[in-house]
Amino acid sequence: MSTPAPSRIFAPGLLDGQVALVTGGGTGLGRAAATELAACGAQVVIAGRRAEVLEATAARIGAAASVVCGDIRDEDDARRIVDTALEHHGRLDLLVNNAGGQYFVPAEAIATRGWQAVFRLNVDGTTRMAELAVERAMRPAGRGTIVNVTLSPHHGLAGMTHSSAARAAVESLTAAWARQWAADGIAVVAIAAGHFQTDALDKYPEPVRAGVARTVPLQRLGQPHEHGWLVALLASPLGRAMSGTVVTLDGARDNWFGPWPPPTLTDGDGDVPTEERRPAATR
Ligand SMILES: CCC/C=C/C(=O)SCCNC(=O)CCNC(=O)[C@H](O)C(C)(C)COP(=O)([O-])OP(=O)([O-])OC[C@H]1O[C@@H](n2cnc3c(N)ncnc32)[C@H](O)[C@@H]1OP(=O)([O-])[O-]
Ligand SMILES: NC(=O)C1=CN([C@@H]2O[C@H](COP(=O)(O)OP(=O)(O)OC[C@H]3O[C@@H](n4cnc5c(N)ncnc54)[C@H](OP(=O)(O)O)[C@@H]3O)[C@@H](O)[C@H]2O)C=CC1
Repeated sequence: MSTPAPSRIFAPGLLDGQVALVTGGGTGLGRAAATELAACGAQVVIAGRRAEVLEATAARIGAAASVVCGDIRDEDDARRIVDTALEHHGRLDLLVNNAGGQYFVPAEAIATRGWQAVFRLNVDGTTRMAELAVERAMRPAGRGTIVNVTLSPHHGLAGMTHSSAARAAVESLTAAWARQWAADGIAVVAIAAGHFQTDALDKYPEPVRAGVARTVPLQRLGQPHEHGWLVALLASPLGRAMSGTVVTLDGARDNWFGPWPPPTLTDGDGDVPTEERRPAATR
């Protein structure tokens, strides 16, 4: 098995000796996070439901990676995932709660079972993994960092309303856990990811895929390795100082309502009107 190529941006050995568990680490953003963590010197355990996907990613990363199969929605599986990481390495410094997702649907068409499915994965699964990591590994060791992956924009992502609501819950939990577990030496942060170029986008309807990059002021999708860099930064000592915060990584997508000037504001020449000044005597 090979050793991972060193990080392109972080000091060699930044995370030497650390052990990270990345849920959903076999694909997309999770794979990029696991790859960068390994490049910074960490041992990484990647978890998910599909063995073949995990094995392929572990083979790409090299000797620093190991796999554990399981479903974070299942209590026994979740416990086994955390325990396998502990048994293998004797410690757990970082949990990346990356496994998550939703299906694209207008808000008014979300069935109760669909709403529950999205919450069961994103809120319940994330909570279960965080609590197990704290109880079984981080609190006994008196240290640890948890990174929760959530979703930007924050003003309600049309077509993913159930997921926007679920990720808002996770961001609120992030702040609460950061306070609750600070005395145990545990930091909790969230990354609100914007729109990233991963294979997961293939499942969305064609008009969504075709238009998604144009909804980002940067006019391009995020690259998975950029997300990996942020995860590694938050795993570094700086991440501890950021406990309780949500870092948005979205090319300015958050709170962006379209290009300037909006067509409804311009006159026939495309100019934006300027407010009249008050008369000099009243200034
Ligand atoms: C655009 C850029 C932004 C990208 C952001 C990303 O996150 S990219 C990353 C993206 N990556 C991911 O999203 C990966 C993870 N995502 C998943 O595993 C699934 O999307 C999940 C979260 C729904 C969980 O699945 P599960 O196995 O628990 O669910 P299940 O199959 O058993 O269904 C339960 C109920 O949900 C409903 N329903 C479900 N699908 C549809 C649909 N297409 N249509 C309509 N409804 C649907 C339905 O009500 C169903 O009940 P029914 O009708 O059977 O009585
Ligand atoms: N790509 C993007 O633009 C954005 C992504 N995100 C979020 O980032 C995260 C990663 O996204 P991305 O890599 O693009 O998408 P993927 O669909 O590739 O990632 C989801 C990962 O989670 C795993 N997973 C799903 N359900 C479970 C489960 N019940 N138990 C264990 N593992 C599970 C999947 O593996 P398996 O199916 O084998 O279990 C997969 O590896 C997700 O939370 C996503 O919602 C947020 C904003 C934007």
